[in-house]
Amino acid sequence: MSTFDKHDLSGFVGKHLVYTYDNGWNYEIYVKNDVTLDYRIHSGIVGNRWVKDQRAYIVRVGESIYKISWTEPTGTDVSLIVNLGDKLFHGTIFFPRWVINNPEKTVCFQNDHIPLMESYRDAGPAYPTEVIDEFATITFVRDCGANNDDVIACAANALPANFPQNLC
Ligand SMILES: C=Cc1ccc(O)c(OC)c1
Repeated sequence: MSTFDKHDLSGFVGKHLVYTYDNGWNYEIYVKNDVTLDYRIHSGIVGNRWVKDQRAYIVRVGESIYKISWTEPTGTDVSLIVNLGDKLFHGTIFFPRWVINNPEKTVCFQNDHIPLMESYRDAGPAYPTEVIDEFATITFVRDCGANNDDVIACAANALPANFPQNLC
């Protein structure tokens, strides 16, 4: 029996987070609503890729611990643990082989290229999958409310140099 309501995502929806994986990759996510996220990748093999309105499964698994899972039009699968209380984050990314071979094909504003991404996914190769399993440190958190389309609205390379300090 838990002391929290596992169906209550109100402590998570609207959160805007910036985090750095232990392998150095810098990512940003906005929890748009109970079933949707926007994200932007600052660095790593697919730096400058960005995505809006990704459908996801979002669940609460602790007082301030949430899990987000989804599958992308590229065939990449992702599952994230966001532990807000400890500012601790863990991500597992399952990359199809074609993304590892040609990561640059996915670097874009994906929403403008969904059928292309699906055609790459279907062409493969999918296997062997590359699993990236990394902890991350949350470096920035704020509340932006639900369904705010201004939070993630450009690529990382179009942000001001003082990002995210310019947001505080
Ligand atoms: C592949 C996408 C992807 C991978 C890891 C992440 O932390 C993420 O956050 C939005 C997205």
